[in-house]
Amino acid sequence: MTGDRLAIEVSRLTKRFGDVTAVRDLSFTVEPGVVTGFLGPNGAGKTTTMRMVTGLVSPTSGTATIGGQPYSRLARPSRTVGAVFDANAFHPGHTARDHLRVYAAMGGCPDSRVTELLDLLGLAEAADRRTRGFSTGMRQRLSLATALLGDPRVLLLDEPGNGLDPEGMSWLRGLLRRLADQGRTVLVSSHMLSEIQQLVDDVVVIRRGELVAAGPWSRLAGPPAVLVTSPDAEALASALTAGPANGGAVPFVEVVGPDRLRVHGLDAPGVADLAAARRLRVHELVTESTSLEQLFLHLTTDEAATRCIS
Ligand SMILES: Nc1ncnc2c1ncn2[C@@H]1O[C@H](COP(=O)(O)OP(=O)(O)OP(=O)(O)O)[C@@H](O)[C@H]1O
Repeated sequence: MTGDRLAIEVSRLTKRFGDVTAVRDLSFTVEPGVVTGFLGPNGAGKTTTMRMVTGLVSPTSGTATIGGQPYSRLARPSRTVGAVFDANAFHPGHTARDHLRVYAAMGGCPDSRVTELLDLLGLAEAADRRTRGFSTGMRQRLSLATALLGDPRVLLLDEPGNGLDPEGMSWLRGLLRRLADQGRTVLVSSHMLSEIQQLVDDVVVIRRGELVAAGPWSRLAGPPAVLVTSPDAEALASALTAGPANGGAVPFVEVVGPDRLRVHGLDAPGVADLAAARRLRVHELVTESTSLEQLFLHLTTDEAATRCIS
């Protein structure tokens, strides 16, 4: 770890644009030293929240602080926070190096930092090409380089994976991991769920401006579930939820079809043993780990598509 460790604290944050409440009474913490994913469907309020954290939008009520201070009171904001909201904010006639030099001069960074970042972001070969010819991936890299100029302890990145190919995503994962390992606070918004799953340690999930879930991804995802196919599904569901066979907690059972159950809280051998003890037939047992996509759909859909028994 190097330098300060600065958490982002969002507390009871609300933003209304006329009749639209973009963010409603939202509270969460983003810890340093980990990569946090900020997830939500389109229009959920992610960008508005990140803009409030960086002082670009003023809240209707509530607070957002970085290391205990609102953005407007930070002594050296560009050295503390780096943010990317638009990966197209370049003058098309400028080269990547020109672009970074302009921002370096504004932030009081030496030219050597520009060269360092062009190398770090894999842009050394494209450094003297005009940005009008840049691919989406190159634009993402140049935006990230701009955000990193002041060597900030806190990074807020709005959809940094947009337009990156698998190799670009793998590179982004490595970069964000290194930045977090240096004790930086890294908040990354996305709707690219399958990709962000590989990227993040913690998640904050919002829907319609409100918090749905927050915490370490491993805790939210929970232990694997077991998908059971059985012609005796109904009897098996009753047996599973009648009481713990082994003195443990009562499993939670979802009925996902006439002959299919998803069992949470009991592993595959436990389900098989119980079925055998009750002479119930089991045709298939599949252990499935919860993907972030399933969790996200579950958390952001009004009504679960399945009937639940507990
Ligand atoms: N300046 C504005 N004026 C009016 N409404 C706005 C403004 N900015 C955002 N909104 C509205 O606030 C809501 C939240 O928008 P926001 O861009 O924060 O969501 P988001 O989660 O970032 O969405 P996306 O994933 O589509 O980028 C939307 O209904 C949007 O139309």
